[in-house]
Amino acid sequence: MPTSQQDGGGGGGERLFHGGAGDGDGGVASAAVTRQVWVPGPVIVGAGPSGLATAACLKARGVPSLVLDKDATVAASWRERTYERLRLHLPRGFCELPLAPPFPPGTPPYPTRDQFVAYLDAYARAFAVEPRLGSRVRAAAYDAAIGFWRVAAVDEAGAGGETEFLSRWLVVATGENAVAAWPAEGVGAYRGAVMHTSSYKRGDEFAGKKVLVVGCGNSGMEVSLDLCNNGAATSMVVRDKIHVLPREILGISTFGLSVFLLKWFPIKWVDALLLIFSRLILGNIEKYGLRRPKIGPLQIKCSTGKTPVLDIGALKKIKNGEIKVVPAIHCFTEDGVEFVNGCREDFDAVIFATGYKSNVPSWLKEEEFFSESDGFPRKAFPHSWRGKNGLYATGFTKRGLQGTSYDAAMIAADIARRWTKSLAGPTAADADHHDTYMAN
Ligand SMILES: Cc1cc2nc3c(=O)[nH]c(=O)nc-3n(C[C@H](O)[C@H](O)[C@H](O)COP(=O)(O)OP(=O)(O)OC[C@H]3O[C@@H](n4cnc5c(N)ncnc54)[C@H](O)[C@@H]3O)c2cc1C
Ligand SMILES: NC(=O)C1=CN([C@@H]2O[C@H](COP(=O)(O)OP(=O)(O)OC[C@H]3O[C@@H](n4cnc5c(N)ncnc54)[C@H](OP(=O)(O)O)[C@@H]3O)[C@@H](O)[C@H]2O)C=CC1
Ligand SMILES: O=C(O)C(=O)Cc1c[nH]c2ccccc12
Repeated sequence: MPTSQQDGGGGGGERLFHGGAGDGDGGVASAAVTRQVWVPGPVIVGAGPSGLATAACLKARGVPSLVLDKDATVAASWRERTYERLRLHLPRGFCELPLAPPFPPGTPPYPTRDQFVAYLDAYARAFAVEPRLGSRVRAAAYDAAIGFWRVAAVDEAGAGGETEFLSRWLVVATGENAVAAWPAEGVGAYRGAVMHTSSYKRGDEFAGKKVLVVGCGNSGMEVSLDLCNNGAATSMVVRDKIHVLPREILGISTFGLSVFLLKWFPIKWVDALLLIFSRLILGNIEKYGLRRPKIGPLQIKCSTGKTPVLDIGALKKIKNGEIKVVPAIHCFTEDGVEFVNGCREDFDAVIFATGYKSNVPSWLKEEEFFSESDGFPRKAFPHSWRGKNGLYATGFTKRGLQGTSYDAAMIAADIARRWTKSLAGPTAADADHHDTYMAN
């Protein structure tokens, strides 16, 4: 598949490094390897907002890159794994990617999924980022003997052959939401329909059905609302304490207001203010089974990454009883569930809104920078973007698209410095300096 990187003399030129499978210490090649390709610039794994933003920032600094994605389009998480009526829940200004013009005139304050996808398509076009699509990275490891990352990608679009890319830099951009998280217990003998919110598209197929939504983060709340608007009898499992905030306070986005206030006041004060406003706007939500944590919403977001619910209408349905709040599930029965309070209820379908996981441990053979337990960088924002030996991570800050923009800018600046040096030709002194620099 021709790419602009090849055309432009950048990453991914189909230049055979040498024949046969890699055999270095850090080798990731399998018997199925058909060829090896040397990539002059970084290899970026993932063509979502994080991968695209990093490729664009690199390009702006004159560094070519090769973006790989397992799916057939850019921004596949948004295109394929979100529901139709989804809108960004942060105002558009907080969801723009670096170096790009704002959303086109006429875009609403909270763009729809399709508008965001169109924005990402236009962004990729504007920076001529043409990822190699249908390329699933199966394994990647640093080969210390040659100082290169070996990245083995399965060609899912073609006959299933494998290419091993060799690059000095590896940027992990596979995201915080790479795979659906399901409860380990499973659904036992339950015979009804089961899905995860990442496969949920629209509510009309559930009209007239009894549906149980498991989980009450932003996905659980929004899918419950959508189901309800489509005539499904909806129950939502709330097993723990949660913060629900109005999406807007006095016509200003709650997120924007928080960002502004945090410039002036400590986070505890801002949280206290948000909770006062939430109480005035939403009332006492504890009455409806939504108990608030003792710690404030922004403090929780900062320390754990758990996003407060930004309410777009589910709370009204909870208050009027159209969405029923139910406790944690004790076990599944053939036709429904038994809750921890001993009550049993039948459901036609169960939708798990139980969140997502990183998939990094399944393919990256590295455990110093990335934790093998959760697949996130061990260091938190603002230090989560750079590891050792030319390894980088973008989009793992738990700070949404703003975190992505920060990472992209930092990574591009760092690689551009090394790129300029590498054009001058590596020397032993450079290698020493490289190690020292990385250790800082
Ligand atoms: C429903 C939803 C709504 C959100 N709304 C907002 C919002 O309003 N504002 C905000 O700031 N943030 C929001 N976020 C958070 C975050 O901004 C998005 O999840 C965003 O898509 C993250 O971008 P990303 O590029 O890091 O990850 P993704 O968009 O998930 O992109 C990762 C890419 O990596 C590819 N990939 C994964 N594994 C491999 C592999 N092994 N080989 C090759 N390719 C691979 C995937 O196919 C995918 O294309 C939302 C998240 C979700 C789930
Ligand atoms: N419009 C938008 O922009 C939207 C944005 N998003 C974003 O996408 C990201 C992912 O959100 P989401 O998919 O909601 O995932 P989250 O991880 O935020 O929420 C998962 C929820 O599932 C609950 N849960 C997990 N396991 C179980 C279980 N076994 N039984 C009962 N409950 C369970 C969790 O409860 P507990 O706390 O007890 O573990 C939590 O409430 C977030 O950043 C979110 O803000 C999502 C939807 C829409
Ligand atoms: O959509 C998300 O989950 C985000 O991560 C966006 C986001 C970053 N910081 C926040 C604080 C409160 C609510 C949402 C976010």
